[in-house]
Amino acid sequence: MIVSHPSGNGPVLRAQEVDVVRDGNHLLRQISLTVRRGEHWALLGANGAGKSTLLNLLGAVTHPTRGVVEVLGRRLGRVDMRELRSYLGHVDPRHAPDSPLQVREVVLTGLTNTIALVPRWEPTEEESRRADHLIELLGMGSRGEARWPTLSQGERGRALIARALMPSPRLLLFDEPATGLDLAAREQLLGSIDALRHEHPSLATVLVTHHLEELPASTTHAMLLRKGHCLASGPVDDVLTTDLISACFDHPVRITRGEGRWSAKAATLVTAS
Ligand SMILES: Nc1ncnc2c1ncn2[C@@H]1O[C@H](COP(=O)(O)OP(=O)(O)OP(=O)(O)O)[C@@H](O)[C@H]1O
Repeated sequence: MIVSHPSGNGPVLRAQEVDVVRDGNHLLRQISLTVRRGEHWALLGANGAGKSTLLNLLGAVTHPTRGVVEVLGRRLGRVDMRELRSYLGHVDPRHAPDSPLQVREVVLTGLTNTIALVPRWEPTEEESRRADHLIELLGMGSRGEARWPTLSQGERGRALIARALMPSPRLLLFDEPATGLDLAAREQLLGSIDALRHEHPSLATVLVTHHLEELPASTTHAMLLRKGHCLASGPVDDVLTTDLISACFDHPVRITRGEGRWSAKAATLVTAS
């Protein structure tokens, strides 16, 4: 399949002074963000802070009310959103095929951007080899023939990442990929995300989560959202600090980073005796 990918130069994503207003409510106010090749952003914030609203803009799902959003160099409002979406990978653990496909088949539907196999469509040999490679990369090598209903939630999440990678996107968006996973499944998933970032050094990613423990060690940048505003944005070690995270979640926490990963614990309150 030959596709004309949007321009490879310039930022992968650019949002400039973006507002989103729905039913008179400001869901996002004056948000600006630039994501470049090889950068891995975390979008963090409490429930209702506006993370999914922002991810939907970056994924060319919705338009801003005001401001400019450019995805892969193309400005929303001036391009076919459906076509633009076919150039990026959007991993949402709530997505599911509508029939009991095998893992390999689910991964191949990433090429047709459909929830089922397209009748009479056949992958080329190269596409089949790529699907097998991605299944292996995501640690699912022994599960290629397994059917969707028999997969654990963690396996489904990793199959969906392999699916999103099929068209070789330059941008991958993750919407709370570790939600509902047990400890082992979460660690496998985060390890897989680190591995794919290592194998594709020019890939850019944006990952939404509420939990610092769910951030891969390969995260390079972060944006903190609070009530639709950007509280902080930049290199990860400047943003994931005790003071900023406490302000973001309206709760005193202490942030530590060990072996590349982050954790947050309630800060001990010092009371006057
Ligand atoms: N179409 C809409 N009309 C009005 N309000 C909306 C609409 N969509 C979302 N909201 C509200 O906008 C706010 C931001 O929602 P959003 O889903 O972006 O937050 P979030 O940070 O992703 O939250 P969560 O972590 O709970 O998923 C919420 O208060 C939500 O109820």
